[in-house]
Amino acid sequence: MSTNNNNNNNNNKLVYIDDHRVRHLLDWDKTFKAVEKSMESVAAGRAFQNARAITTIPKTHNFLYTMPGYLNDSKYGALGCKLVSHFPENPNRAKPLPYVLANILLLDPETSILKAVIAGTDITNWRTAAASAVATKYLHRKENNILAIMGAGVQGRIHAIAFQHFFKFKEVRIWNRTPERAQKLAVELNREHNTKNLFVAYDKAEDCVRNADVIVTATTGASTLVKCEWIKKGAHINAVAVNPNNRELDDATYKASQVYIDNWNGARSELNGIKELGVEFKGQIGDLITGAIHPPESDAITVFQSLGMAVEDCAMARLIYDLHLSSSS
Ligand SMILES: NC(=O)C1=CN([C@@H]2O[C@H](COP(=O)(O)OP(=O)(O)OC[C@H]3O[C@@H](n4cnc5c(N)ncnc54)[C@H](O)[C@@H]3O)[C@@H](O)[C@H]2O)C=CC1
Ligand SMILES: O=C(O)C1=NCCCC1
Repeated sequence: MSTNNNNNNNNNKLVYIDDHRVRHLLDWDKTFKAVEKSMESVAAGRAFQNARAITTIPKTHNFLYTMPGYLNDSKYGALGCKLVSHFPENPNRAKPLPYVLANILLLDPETSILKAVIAGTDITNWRTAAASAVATKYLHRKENNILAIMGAGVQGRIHAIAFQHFFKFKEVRIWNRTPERAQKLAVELNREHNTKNLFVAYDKAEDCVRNADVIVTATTGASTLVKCEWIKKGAHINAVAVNPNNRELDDATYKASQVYIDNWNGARSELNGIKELGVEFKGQIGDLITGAIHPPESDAITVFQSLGMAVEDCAMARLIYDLHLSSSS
């Protein structure tokens, strides 16, 4: 990139950074900072993105999201576009593929020349969990004893890992519609973390949610998973699923909570179902970071309704591109 980039890469050389290389370069603390900066930039007027375009493929009803954005920042600044698909049948194929697959195009912000094509699936997973962690940092400034994760898929797994890295919960509960899958994930995570009972599978959604300090909902279904009467006073919920028919939280939860978003353009386009309940969004997470809005009262139930932002992907693409060049030259 010509903007504040000290590497000596040939300016016109197109780089491809594959999944394997991206995975090698990803780092939780760097991801957190890139996502926090992009959220702050949205609130400060240094990030530019429209609501994403959603192309529906007839018959299958699969989606392709097109997510262009521009972030004006000395360290994370980038012009880019993510192409990300939503193919619900992918995990059920004979040779399973992820439900969400992504690639990111990174352009030179001064000339628009294509600089890199970057495998974006892991970036999407990591930055989504990091966005929930940033929201939790600003909305839940209290004890983090119990984390409840609803959904043992890709997002459930990566949230469990990220939240343990950042917050060190005493118990991480996992619920899944098929209990065996929650059980399997808990066993794997305990093995990976060298722990015995830190990650615990729960068969009943209610038992998983009751008394939890922080809750993450990350399924692909359209059924209500969390009821308001189960939620502890002062708890924080990261609602990660993006699905127009999504009802992971019941209506009473939205009505009883202070609900925050990542960006207004996306919310106006994709969150009308929540607005129709009469819920007014309190603001963007970036507004809490800049201090434009005040944090909620400590006994309020808070919801971060995550959509995912193009400028998070731009910041991450710039980070990975710079790390790639600096460690391969
Ligand atoms: N906010 C954001 O930035 C992003 C959001 N997402 C969203 O995260 C969600 C999860 O995605 P992945 O983990 O990649 O999918 P996945 O396919 O890996 O996992 C989905 C999970 O949902 C469960 N599930 C399916 N139908 C269900 C139902 N009716 N009731 C309860 N559970 C059900 C499955 O058992 C599975 O554990 C999706 O809605 C996706 O759109 C994904 C990427 C970014
Ligand atoms: O922000 C993203 O990336 C995604 N959001 C919704 C679902 C697919 C990926």
